[in-house]
Amino acid sequence: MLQERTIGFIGAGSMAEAILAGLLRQKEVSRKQISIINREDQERLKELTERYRLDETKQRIETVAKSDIVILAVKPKDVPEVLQTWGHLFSEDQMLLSVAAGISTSLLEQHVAGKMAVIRVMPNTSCAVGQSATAICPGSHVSPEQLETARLIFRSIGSVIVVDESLMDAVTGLSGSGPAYVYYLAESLEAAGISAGLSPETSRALTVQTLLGASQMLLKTGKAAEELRREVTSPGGTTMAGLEVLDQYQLDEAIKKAVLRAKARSVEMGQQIAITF
Ligand SMILES: NC(=O)C1=CN([C@@H]2O[C@H](COP(=O)(O)OP(=O)(O)OC[C@H]3O[C@@H](n4cnc5c(N)ncnc54)[C@H](O)[C@@H]3O)[C@@H](O)[C@H]2O)C=CC1
Ligand SMILES: O=C(O)[C@@H]1CCC=N1
Repeated sequence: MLQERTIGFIGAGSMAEAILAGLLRQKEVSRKQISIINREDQERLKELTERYRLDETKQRIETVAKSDIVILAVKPKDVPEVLQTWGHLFSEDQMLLSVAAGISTSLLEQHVAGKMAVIRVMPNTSCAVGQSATAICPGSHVSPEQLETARLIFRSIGSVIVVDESLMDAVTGLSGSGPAYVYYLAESLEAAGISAGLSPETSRALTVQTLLGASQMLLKTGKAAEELRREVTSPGGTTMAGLEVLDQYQLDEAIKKAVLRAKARSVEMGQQIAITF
């Protein structure tokens, strides 16, 4: 289905690149279907053009805005300017997929043509390696076929769930921001390994494989995280000693607060943008 569609990216930042890289890597679309623009940073656009061998002649807003599928990948604060400047170029036979955190479909719908289909998407940067955990929610004018197209795009770069829009801020706090929490953990583990006497290379290699192995165990065994944790923890052993320290520092509470704060920030960002729109 995607083979026939053109895809235009507005914004050439890290999220656009992650999606683009994933789509091309999965061979879901070919380079000639893609167009992309960026604002002032033309060096960045040049870099992506060269890296993904994109067609330079298509890097015009007129081409991007007329794509069958427009992916809005600018920072939330830049969404009003984009839609106020270019929204009039869209038409009802296109779809707008917005990855902007916090921005509701109803707000987007107010600034695009007629009953254009708008879908809010929350992927994460792991889409660059085909492993995004993406949630999507349809706006008011999305047909089942259009939702399926959006699902297909993001399915090619990881897993996709369709959720009610009321859950999108929670998704943003958990899986949108989530890779950063895991990298934070990885940084901490690597540094800890070095403190324990390992070389940086050895510490990194063991950290990466430990995270990968644990994720695969969660995925492939289907067991609850708690059960898997118990299997590692021998009574009176090393793991128990380590976990007792994490409990002393209330790591579980810190993680819960982080996710809830990120969720609240998504709500705040949406409210701030709604005021300026
Ligand atoms: N980075 C992440 O992990 C995730 C980001 N998001 C969302 O993706 C969106 C983009 O985030 P990033 O890629 O991290 O930001 P970024 O700052 O790396 O990229 C945004 C790009 O948009 C360009 N831009 C700004 N205004 C523009 C305009 N008027 N016309 C054309 N281009 C314009 C900027 O020059 C910049 O290159 C944000 O709304 C964010 O909430 C969603 C999920 C995960
Ligand atoms: O930090 C942010 O605002 C974006 C949204 C989710 C991940 N990164």
